[in-house]
Amino acid sequence: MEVLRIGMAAPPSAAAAARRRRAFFHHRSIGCSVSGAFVSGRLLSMSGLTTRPLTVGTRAAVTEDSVASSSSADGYTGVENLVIIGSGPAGYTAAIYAARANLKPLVFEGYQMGGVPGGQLMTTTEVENFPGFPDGITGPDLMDRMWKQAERWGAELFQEDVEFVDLKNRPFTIRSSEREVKCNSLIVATGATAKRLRLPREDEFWSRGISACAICDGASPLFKGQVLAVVGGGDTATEEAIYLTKYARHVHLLVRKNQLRASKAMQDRVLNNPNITVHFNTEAVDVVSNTKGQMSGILLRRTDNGEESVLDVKGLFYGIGHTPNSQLLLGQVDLDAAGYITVKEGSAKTSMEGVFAAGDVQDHEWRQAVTAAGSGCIAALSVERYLVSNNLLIEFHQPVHEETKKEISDKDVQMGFDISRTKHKGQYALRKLYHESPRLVCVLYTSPTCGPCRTLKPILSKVIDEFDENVHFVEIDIEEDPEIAEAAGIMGTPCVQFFKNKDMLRTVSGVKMKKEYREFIEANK
Ligand SMILES: Cc1cc2nc3c(=O)[nH]c(=O)nc-3n(C[C@H](O)[C@H](O)[C@H](O)COP(=O)(O)OP(=O)(O)OC[C@H]3O[C@@H](n4cnc5c(N)ncnc54)[C@H](O)[C@@H]3O)c2cc1C
Repeated sequence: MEVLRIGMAAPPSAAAAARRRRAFFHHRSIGCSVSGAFVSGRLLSMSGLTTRPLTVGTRAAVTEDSVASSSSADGYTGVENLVIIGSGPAGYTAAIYAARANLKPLVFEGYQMGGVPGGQLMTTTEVENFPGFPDGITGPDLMDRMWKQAERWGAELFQEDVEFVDLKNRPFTIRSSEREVKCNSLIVATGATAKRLRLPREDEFWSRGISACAICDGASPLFKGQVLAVVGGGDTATEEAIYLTKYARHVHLLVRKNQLRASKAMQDRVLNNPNITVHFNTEAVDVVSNTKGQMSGILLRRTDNGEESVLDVKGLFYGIGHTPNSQLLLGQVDLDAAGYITVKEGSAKTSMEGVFAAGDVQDHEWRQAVTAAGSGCIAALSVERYLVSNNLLIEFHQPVHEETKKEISDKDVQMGFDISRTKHKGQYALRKLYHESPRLVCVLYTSPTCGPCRTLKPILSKVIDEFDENVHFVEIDIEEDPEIAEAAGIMGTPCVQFFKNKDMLRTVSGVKMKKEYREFIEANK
């Protein structure tokens, strides 16, 4: 258990502020990286396609703790029309189309296995080429909008990883970390995951110097003002290198080949940036550390002559491409040699009837948000045709519900601190709670451009609601409150710390399973 001291701020003066900065936390050793009723009751209206009378029935909402496969006495068969796995542009677009077609799709958004809910764009800043946004939009904002649109039209969404699928027996079985469902059709939109280098000391320095997400971790005190390196020669690596120049003193780009693979525009931006040095024919061999065990450099090897040298850097970012998230389907649908799902040309159809694929998991060539979204649309329309032609479709009509969501706003901060409230924001609240709260205090460190932070916030918020008066929650934006983040040793976001009676009990980096936070709070409340 680690003792941290958070000093209460006296009247704000420069000296007091400096004192306060020193006194927030003394030492630490933390690393972090990265419903309702549905009625079906009319004939299908798709012209030219087989129709059948539909059962009129209500179905209980699939709750987080229930299994969706139960039959109901009033007609619902317990078999979903459609399950969608994945919540990138492909999965959400498929969900929007299928929901609008009254299929009531059930979406497993994922959690950790193949990236965060919202997919790869949650790890980027500006998306400037998605149609409809002439001024650009951040990746997380774009994905938030897609998610809202899918939800608005009645898709049921679960932030859970699918762990098993049985496509050999019909209806198909889909099992996630928390439930099992049966379905008549499936869209796989699981995208792709960032590759790792597997350096000998990679695990030791993962989140303590090595990161796969510059956008998430670049602003952290560990990397700010430091010399950093990025590995890779494609668009991801060049984008990461350029992004890191916002925070780093200098960035080295390590490229195995003698040229960059990135688009011409990105090459120009990198090669003309005085804050980036490109090292061609160079590969990272391992991490080098100093006597304090901190990362101090990288052992490099020339790929042309084998010469080795050490480059002094405090951080290493991976930008080396992706692996398709198709492991679930191994042996059940056809994959190509690289693991991409093979689809019949110009369609979303896989080798298994009723199973469709969309987005990067089936596309090694274009890999763009808009192409992923387009293929999600094709997949959803194909599913509708498939269900109708096989006489399997049950239509759901859902009343539109407007949910009021409790958000922490800046107003909460300005309106003054109230210890009786459970949720707070900002360093003032953290200091007050640290000193005065008898409850367990859960601190979430976020940064504005961090996509995974947006994933974690509602998850943690729900868990906090379960314990309400036994816990306090504080959100700290590390860009707004850099000094407290530095004092707490926050190296990347999202990061969660738990305090009780001025003791720091635990640090949890990244996005973890809901039950991990729940169990810890239960044991320490
Ligand atoms: C840094 C970066 C910047 C980019 N910038 C742009 C850009 O500016 N413009 C552009 O057009 N494209 C951009 N791209 C590419 C774009 O992000 C991808 O092409 C697009 O996100 C692919 O969408 P997708 O839906 O196929 O998959 P992804 O976005 O990869 O989403 C896959 C989803 O599947 C989920 N998943 C995986 N496994 C499981 C499982 N077992 N159970 C449940 N869920 C699972 C994941 O959680 C995730 O939600 C960028 C990519 C990166 C990495």
